[in-house]
Amino acid sequence: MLRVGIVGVSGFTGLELVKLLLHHPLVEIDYLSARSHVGQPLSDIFPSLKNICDKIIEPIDENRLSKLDVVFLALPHGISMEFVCKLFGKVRIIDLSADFRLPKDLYEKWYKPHLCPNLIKEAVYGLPELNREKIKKAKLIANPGCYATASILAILPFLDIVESDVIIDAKSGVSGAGKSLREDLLFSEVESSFKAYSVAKHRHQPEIEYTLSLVEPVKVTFVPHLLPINRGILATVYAKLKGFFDESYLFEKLEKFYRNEFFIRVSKSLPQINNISGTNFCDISFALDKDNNRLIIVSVIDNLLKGASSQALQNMNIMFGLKEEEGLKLKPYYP
Ligand SMILES: NC(=O)C1=CN([C@@H]2O[C@H](COP(=O)(O)OP(=O)(O)OC[C@H]3O[C@@H](n4cnc5c(N)ncnc54)[C@H](OP(=O)(O)O)[C@@H]3O)[C@@H](O)[C@H]2O)C=CC1
Ligand SMILES: CC(=O)N[C@@H](CCC(=O)OP(=O)(O)O)C(=O)O
Repeated sequence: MLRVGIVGVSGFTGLELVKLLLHHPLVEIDYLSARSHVGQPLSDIFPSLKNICDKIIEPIDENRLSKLDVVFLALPHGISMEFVCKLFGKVRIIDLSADFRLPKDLYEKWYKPHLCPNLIKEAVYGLPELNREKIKKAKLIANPGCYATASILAILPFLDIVESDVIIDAKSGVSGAGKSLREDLLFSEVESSFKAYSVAKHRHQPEIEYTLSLVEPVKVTFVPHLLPINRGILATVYAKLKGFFDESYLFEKLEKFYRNEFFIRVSKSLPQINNISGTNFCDISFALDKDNNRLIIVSVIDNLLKGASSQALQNMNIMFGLKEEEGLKLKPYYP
């Protein structure tokens, strides 16, 4: 049994991790910690877990963490790295924050000064469909951002045949913003509304551009939107084709690229969020705008799962040589 710990268990992704790990047959949840609610059972914060997980929340203790097999850090960016700096090499770490996803210069341009830039090169960007071999040996996983996961998976199969100027129009449910209180995320602000935010200045633009450019140089314009739903992301990617290709060639290319990927479902009909809510699936399809020779790819994921916690678990399975789908054969919430 793998002895697992979670730091930041009081947050949204922390809760999702607990729910997933409770059903993983090869895992023992050894340690749940948070800054708040210390000494209380987890079910005090999340009453849905009463009689399911009443484990006591402990203070965050590096000694305790270093004795585990693997630690999930479900903390805000800028905070996670404080723990990684101290724990690296003592325990395998899966960091859900952005702290190790970018090289130092780019990180410091978009976030803040890095506390242990020497460890950035040790981190593997935890997108299994791109980096599976590196993940197997990693001591530190930088779990990808939610928008970045949906966007990268959509465009990756076509990178070699599109112009290096890609537009991504993405929409997320409100849980993408985490649990902390914000006026703009009040029900009365979000319900019955829809808006773009952080236009052309969102932190996932450099993450997407940097990750894709390691495969093929590309410039990305990224516009996120806030959907009045709880969870789910839909990303629409617009890319001009370099030559003329018909739909059947493009579909075959997409299908071939993901043929061996259980969690990527390719289809001819455009994907929608209700089909993937509650799962680790990413559904992808496309349309060809023949008049403009533009490829329009659409992908959907659950931001809290394939966009965060279940992808983190997928990474854990790969790191420890377990079956990649172990604990992740989740049924969608909706019919
Ligand atoms: N929500 C999403 O869809 C996604 C989130 N992520 C990333 O995952 C990470 C966690 O996100 P999420 O669960 O949504 O966030 P939440 O805001 O829901 O939870 C954050 C957690 O971090 C803890 N925390 C906050 N500040 C500190 C601190 N200074 N020291 C110690 N603990 C602290 C909180 O504890 P307490 O309650 O005790 O203050 C809480 O447990 C973030 O980096 C986020 O960007 C990545 C992909 C998708
Ligand atoms: C709706 C919403 O607010 N979403 C978040 C996405 C956060 C996330 O996935 O990611 P990081 O781990 O990169 O912070 C946002 O736009 O900041």
